[in-house]
Amino acid sequence: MALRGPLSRLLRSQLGHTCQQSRAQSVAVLGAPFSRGQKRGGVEHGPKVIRDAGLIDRLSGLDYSIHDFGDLNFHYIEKDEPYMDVKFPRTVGAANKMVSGAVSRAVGAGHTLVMLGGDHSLAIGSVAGHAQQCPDLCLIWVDAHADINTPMSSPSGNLHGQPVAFMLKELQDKMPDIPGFSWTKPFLTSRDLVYIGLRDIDPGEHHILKDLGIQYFTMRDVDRLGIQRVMEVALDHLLSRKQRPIHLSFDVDAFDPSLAPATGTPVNGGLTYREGIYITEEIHNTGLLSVMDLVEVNPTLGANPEAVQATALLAVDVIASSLGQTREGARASIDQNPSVKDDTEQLCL
Ligand SMILES: NC(=[NH2+])NCCC[C@H](N)C(=O)O
Repeated sequence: MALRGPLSRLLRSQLGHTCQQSRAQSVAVLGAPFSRGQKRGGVEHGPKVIRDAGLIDRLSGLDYSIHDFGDLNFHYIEKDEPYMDVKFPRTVGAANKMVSGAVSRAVGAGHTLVMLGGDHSLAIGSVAGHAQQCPDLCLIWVDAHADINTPMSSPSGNLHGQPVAFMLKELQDKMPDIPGFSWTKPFLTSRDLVYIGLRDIDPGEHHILKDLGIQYFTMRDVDRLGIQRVMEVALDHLLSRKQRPIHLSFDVDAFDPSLAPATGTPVNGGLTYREGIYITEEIHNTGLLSVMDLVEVNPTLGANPEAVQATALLAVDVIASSLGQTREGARASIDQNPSVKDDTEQLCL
């Protein structure tokens, strides 16, 4: 069983992992306003609505020094013809190259990094940049979708459904040379990755997941096992052999659409609020979170301003709890409050 919580943090500080050492005190926030990994406009406004929902204030309350790096400035390449069926390959490739450089520099400078998307194609650059600094990282992908289509298996041609295929060494011979992506080579093995929350897997993706023996937890698995057991198995799978940096790539569509309606590819039957937050609390408790992405908040797709605000606030909650915000204090005082305990006992009778 992997070590977690204060003990793992103590061990880690004693072992002095270079990728993590000075990380705990400093959090950097990087906006990536980008939408060409899919066809719906609006997801490029994700960083703004997440900031407007109070992200920086919330993180400042958590005892870090916060460095807001602002937003990257992406260029949309003209006449970016599809390659095979892949849409906007050069634009997505160039944006991810820029993300990769920025993430690598931030991690190299000792920050824990939060990347605000933008669509999920941006994880190609985010995880690649992280891997440049921390080649032994592991990846936790929380999402309704596996995003592991190759250009051949993709039903849509959208690159936000394909980022993981760019990362995996085992898929290298299935990936054509897509224009815009010559800067990156696969850097992860299928053992370094766990999915949580899946419920919309394309046939080609299912084949890849099974073929490579990737550890994944669908929503049905969450139903059967409970989120506590899912996290135990997931973290054990990634960390039992060695403690190493975690990259969390969190797509807001992992949540049920009733909680996160403002997103481009919602799928019914998603995570509850507590299930999603429990995932992030457990990741925080490892002491190993190094980079996280929060992607696919699209303010133009909410039915009304309240729906957009709810989705953005949820994104803030996910980020804050990944970085240690907790309601434990409130719970501890309930546990210690004898009158509450008495009530509970009476209710049991
Ligand atoms: N990051 C996302 N929202 N991905 C949705 C992907 C949908 C579909 N599987 C596709 O490949 O097009």
